[in-house]
Amino acid sequence: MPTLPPPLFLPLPQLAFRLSTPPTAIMSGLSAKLQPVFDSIKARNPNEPEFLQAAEEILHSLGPVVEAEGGDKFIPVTKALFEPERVIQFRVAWYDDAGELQVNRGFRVQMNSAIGPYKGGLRLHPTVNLSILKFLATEQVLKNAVTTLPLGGGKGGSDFNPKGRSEAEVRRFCQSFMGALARHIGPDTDVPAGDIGVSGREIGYLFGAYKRVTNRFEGILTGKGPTFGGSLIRPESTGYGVVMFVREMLKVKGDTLEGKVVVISGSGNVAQYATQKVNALGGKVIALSDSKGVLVDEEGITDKKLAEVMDIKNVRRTSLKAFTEKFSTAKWTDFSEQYTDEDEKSNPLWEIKCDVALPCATQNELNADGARALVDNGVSIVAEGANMPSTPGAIEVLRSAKVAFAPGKASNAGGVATSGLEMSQNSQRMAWSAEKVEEELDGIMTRIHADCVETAKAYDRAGDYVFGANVTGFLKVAEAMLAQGLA
Ligand SMILES: NC(=O)C1=CN([C@@H]2O[C@H](COP(=O)(O)OP(=O)(O)OC[C@H]3O[C@@H](n4cnc5c(N)ncnc54)[C@H](O)[C@@H]3O)[C@@H](O)[C@H]2O)C=CC1
Ligand SMILES: O=C(O)CCC(=O)C(=O)O
Repeated sequence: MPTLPPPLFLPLPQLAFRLSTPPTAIMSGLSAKLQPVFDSIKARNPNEPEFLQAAEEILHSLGPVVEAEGGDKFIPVTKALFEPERVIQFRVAWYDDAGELQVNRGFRVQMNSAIGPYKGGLRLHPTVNLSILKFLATEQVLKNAVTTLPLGGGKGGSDFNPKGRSEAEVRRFCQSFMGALARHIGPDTDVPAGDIGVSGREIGYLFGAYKRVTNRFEGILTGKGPTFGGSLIRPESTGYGVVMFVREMLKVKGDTLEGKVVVISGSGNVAQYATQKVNALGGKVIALSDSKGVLVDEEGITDKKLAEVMDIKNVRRTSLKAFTEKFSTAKWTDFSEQYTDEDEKSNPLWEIKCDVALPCATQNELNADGARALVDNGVSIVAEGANMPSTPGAIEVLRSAKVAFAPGKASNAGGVATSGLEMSQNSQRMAWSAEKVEEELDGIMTRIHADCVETAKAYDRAGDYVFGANVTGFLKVAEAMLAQGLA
């Protein structure tokens, strides 16, 4: 068995002690004690819809916590939790291949350091703005807490679009970005990593730039190459972790992944390694997607076919449509829109009949209609590989239909957990074997699942993984914030 950190912050008897008053229903409105908190968050952040969506979902779960005996002490915590400790915004100026100056906007949201240094990825995508980064940073705070590792939460990135940019342009952008960010991070202060648009290539350029600026070789980024301090299994860990979490969800139902049909959105880092792990556990992935369309292969995306997906996405960096040139078993359908909203249409991907659906692309990609299509086709598990890919409407549909639903802050926590393991290896100046890291990751995902289940049960919310993850993460962060005096 893997060696794991000591059990979670709150033994269950303490959770049960708080249950002297009955819990309120979460989706029927916020607790009266938390409504003013949310009103004030809304008033201060009027143009940040994604951030407000994440905050409201978390506050919904906290009703029973603040209403239980002694729960009033958590109200000030909820007031502080949604205000970042620090937001850094900076100019990223760089020269393109034509010698033209390009100017992007860079950000780092240092959200919460109550339980450890800020930790969370960097996203490079034209849609990046403060609303998106604050929602991601907020999710990260609770996610990092449920891993049981000592990691605070943060997120950053830029509105730079890497698509269509040359290798040299990406490198110059990364050097300029880190030139501005370097003074704000450090191995015990803030340790960024990858997210959408940031893979091992960008992390390498960022690491090189940090060294040049500071003259220090230290663990200020995770997801590094294995020759300069990166942990084995970090690239695989988010996707593997999602599937390990699904394995635990199926165990609760007395079932396994053997023979299950799986649909996965996206075809980037998380989607690729989720596919690999589904294959390893005997399931069959029949669909993937990207921002251009949907790829369906009813015969399954085997490891051999996955190698082609990886080549298309990680080496050739083009649309998944190219897959059909090599495999005639596959069909491609172009998208006409982006499907990242609670709009009327749903992404056609969710109309494909499956047992397990894993949204692994981006926020709000699964809406209520999409969830209804999944339910009508008999889906039994939906687990988020992406951050907040399901809209509130989708979650409500899945909850009403009693579909087991895992929120990203639990099911995709394997990535940041393995980043935590990379930090440990860097501090020890050691490199662990792939087997050891994967064993630790497996143990952590199993523990996160068990903690979510136990917390939900303790509050009479058995089977509600959203509640379990939010409350587990919140209580750990809240106890630390209170102990440190809040202000
Ligand atoms: N990389 C990591 O370790 C972790 C990533 N995540 C989350 O997982 C999600 C995916 O991240 P990565 O795989 O790392 O990024 P990536 O950049 O490797 O891949 C992103 C994928 O999403 C697709 N995509 C983007 N926008 C889309 C849209 N509008 N419609 C359909 N597809 C779209 C892209 O085509 C690509 O296949 C993000 O939500 C990220 O925040 C969560 C935990 C850890
Ligand atoms: O590994 C990390 O630090 C970042 C992972 C991340 O960005 C996420 O969990 O969303």
